[in-house]
Amino acid sequence: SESRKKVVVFRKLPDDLLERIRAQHDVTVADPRRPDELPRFRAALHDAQGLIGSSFKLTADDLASAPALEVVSSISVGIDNYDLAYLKQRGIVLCHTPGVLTETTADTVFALVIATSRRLVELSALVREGQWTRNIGEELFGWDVHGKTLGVLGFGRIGQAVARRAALGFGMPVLFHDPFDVPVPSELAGRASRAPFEEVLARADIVALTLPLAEETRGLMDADAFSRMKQGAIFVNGSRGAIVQEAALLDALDSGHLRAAGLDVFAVEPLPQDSRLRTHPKVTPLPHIGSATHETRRAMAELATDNLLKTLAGQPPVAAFDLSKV
Ligand SMILES: O=C(O)C(=O)[C@@H](O)[C@H](O)[C@H](O)CO
Repeated sequence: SESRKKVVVFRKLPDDLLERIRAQHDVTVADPRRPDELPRFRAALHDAQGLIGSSFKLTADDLASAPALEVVSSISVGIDNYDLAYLKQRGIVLCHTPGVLTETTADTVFALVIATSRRLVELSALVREGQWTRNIGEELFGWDVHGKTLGVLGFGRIGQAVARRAALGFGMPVLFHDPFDVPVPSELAGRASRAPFEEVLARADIVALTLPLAEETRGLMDADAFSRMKQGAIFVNGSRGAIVQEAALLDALDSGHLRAAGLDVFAVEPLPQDSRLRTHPKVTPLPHIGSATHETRRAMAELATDNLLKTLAGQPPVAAFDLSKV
């Protein structure tokens, strides 16, 4: 019937959600990250009205080759893979999955704070490799997390959830910086205080990055920013790699100015084999698992499917990204 539209699924969806879409629309499943599927993806764009997926940079050229496109439904909260200005100009709706991944991603960020400070990955590897032959000496001691001052850069949903874990669970004073005038949630009153970017860097023992990637934040963590951090501070990135100038981070680790870094995201993902961040003894790397739990990826796929089907039916989606600010 004429209400059946053309949909391209460019990231694996649970079968039952794929069936839900297939029940209403004509579906092409093609993952453009796979060289053998890229041509089929590109061909399907030509008459696509809806796209649903993630982890692929959709350029203006890609979108221009989809003249009938009405909606892009991203299975992510981050929208840095999409050309916002072009989407806005074409009047294409961009949907994403905020909220459903907040607590899981905050767990990941805080897990990195603890794993990096207590050197969990390194010391667990030591046991695995049969190197635990005597009591651990102070050269392998970690550093306390409880009571330390946490600096949170980006006080949105995920930043606030990290601050809650720190302040309410670990007795950590929290300093935060956010470009927007975000109110302090009542449960963090007196425990989390706003401060200028430079002051958060200068006063925090541990700095956690939970800012979205945008033109204003790309490369924000440069040599100057790292030099402003406390001697022996720890840096954790749970948002996007491109916010960090990785060469400057490596210099700050090599010089000993920074004690350690916990990284779930990188400028290039998957992390290239020859990246020094992969093997650096002071780095705890993770493969972008911020939201990677069964429960949360299911919730993200469900929300993205709802967003797609509602928009294609001419109804307001649950979570559209506000392009009016672009
Ligand atoms: O939601 C985001 O912005 C994320 O970074 C993760 O939750 C996604 O899994 C990732 O984007 C998928 O590529």
